Amino acid sequence: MSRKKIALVGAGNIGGTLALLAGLKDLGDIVLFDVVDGVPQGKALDIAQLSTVAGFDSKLAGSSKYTAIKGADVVIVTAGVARKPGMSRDDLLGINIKVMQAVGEGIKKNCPNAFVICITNPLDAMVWVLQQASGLPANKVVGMAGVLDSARFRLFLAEEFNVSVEDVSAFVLGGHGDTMVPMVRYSTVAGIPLPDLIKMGWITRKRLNEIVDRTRNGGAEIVGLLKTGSAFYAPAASAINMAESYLKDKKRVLPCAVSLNGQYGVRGMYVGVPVVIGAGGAERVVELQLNASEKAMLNKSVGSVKGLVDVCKGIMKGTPAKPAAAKAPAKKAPVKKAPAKKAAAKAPGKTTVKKAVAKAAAKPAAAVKKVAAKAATTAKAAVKKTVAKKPAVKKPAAPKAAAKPKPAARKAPVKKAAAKTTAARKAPAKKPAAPKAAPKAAPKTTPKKA
Ligand SMILES: NC(=O)C1=CN([C@@H]2O[C@H](COP(=O)(O)OP(=O)(O)OC[C@H]3O[C@@H](n4cnc5c(N)ncnc54)[C@H](O)[C@@H]3O)[C@@H](O)[C@H]2O)C=CC1
Ligand SMILES: O=C([O-])CC(=O)C(=O)O
Repeated sequence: MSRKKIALVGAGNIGGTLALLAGLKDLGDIVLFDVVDGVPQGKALDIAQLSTVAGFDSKLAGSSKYTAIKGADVVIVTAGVARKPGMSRDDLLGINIKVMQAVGEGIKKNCPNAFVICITNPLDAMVWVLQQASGLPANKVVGMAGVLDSARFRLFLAEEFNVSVEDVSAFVLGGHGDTMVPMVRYSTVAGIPLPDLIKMGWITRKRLNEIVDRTRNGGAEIVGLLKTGSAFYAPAASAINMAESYLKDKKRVLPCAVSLNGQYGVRGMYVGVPVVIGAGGAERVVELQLNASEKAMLNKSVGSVKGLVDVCKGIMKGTPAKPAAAKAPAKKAPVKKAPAKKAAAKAPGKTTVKKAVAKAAAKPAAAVKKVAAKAATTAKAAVKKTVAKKPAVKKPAAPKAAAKPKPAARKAPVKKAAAKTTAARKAPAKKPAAPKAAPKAAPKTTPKKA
């Protein structure tokens, strides 16, 4: 029996962690793909060297050519950009939609039988674009968010009750944004539902509401702390759970973004719901009986996802849509003090794409409407030329220091390619090349608490 092949599209923070976890679990052979040449190769080599210490036999490879993902059984997509303080996930749409279209094409050509897990944000809209662009059956393309959001909810509850995380189970439904719906009635400690625990005096309703809010803002809380990007360990572990359930046909019931076909009153859109993940992909949606308030919360969340999907449809048709969700601005990750802004403006990885992303945030992108406007100009003006086409990311220009190595460096048996890798890490352009019309300033947003 041949080993399974796992392709990781995007070799950034989550991509690298995915490779490590997939290796440690010996899920199969792993290929990292990224448009920044050198990074996937470097991470693959590093983890391959770790395999001898950790004791696993996965083969690792890195590439910036799509042919490397040929025949993959599972593809996990993290390609694109992540948010920084002052941005909402929705601000990423204009850049990441182009990335999803390019990645979808790559998957269609090279591994049309794969099970695809999308992680790129804004998740529910991006997984929809990826499915459309790849042309894969909807049951073979899913989004990761619910496992992560539920994991956060479980952790906060376990800490509150001072019990093992193993004995806390929790579900979060809906889109991966601030309107997500942590399902209090279906969340339990050792099988005891949270409403019963309120009656038993373990927790007050007020305190539980605070935990629900913290869960909804779980991503923003980490962005506010990291300042340079978003969470990556827990997101990677969550996607690995999904991949493992598919590869081993475990049939785990996991909250994932799946394409609904009438369930929960939704059709043709990706929304987070519990689903059985097995060898058939997303095999069966679990349709919970919701009460009136849960239904209202889910409908609100579905409305926000629909607004973003409409924006995507407009961009894909070349006619940016008037989004339905314009009145529900997505919350932004908190900006703490000035240094956060400076970091965004001066970060060594600052590239034209980052400028484009910053531009999205610089405008008061409080409403999806503005995301649409920005996305349309960005997409047409430049990203189309760069991200969507073959060198979706320009190879980073080697800084002078790398071009003229110091004598000590010259002595080292460093191959050209290795020098490139080093350059790639140091170069100011790690991300896809992007529009010249970049913003002058870092995001002008009102600081908000997570
Ligand atoms: N769904 C969820 O629950 C979560 C989603 N995310 C999202 O995941 C995405 C990735 O996050 P990180 O790994 O932290 O970001 P990162 O910036 O560390 O890595 C992204 C990688 O994508 C690469 N890339 C850009 N354009 C590409 C293209 N056209 N083809 C292939 N690779 C390309 C970049 O070179 C970079 O290495 C972000 O959009 C982030 O918002 C992050 C956490 C949780
Ligand atoms: O918050 C972000 O930008 C990343 C993300 O989706 C999460 O950690 O939940």
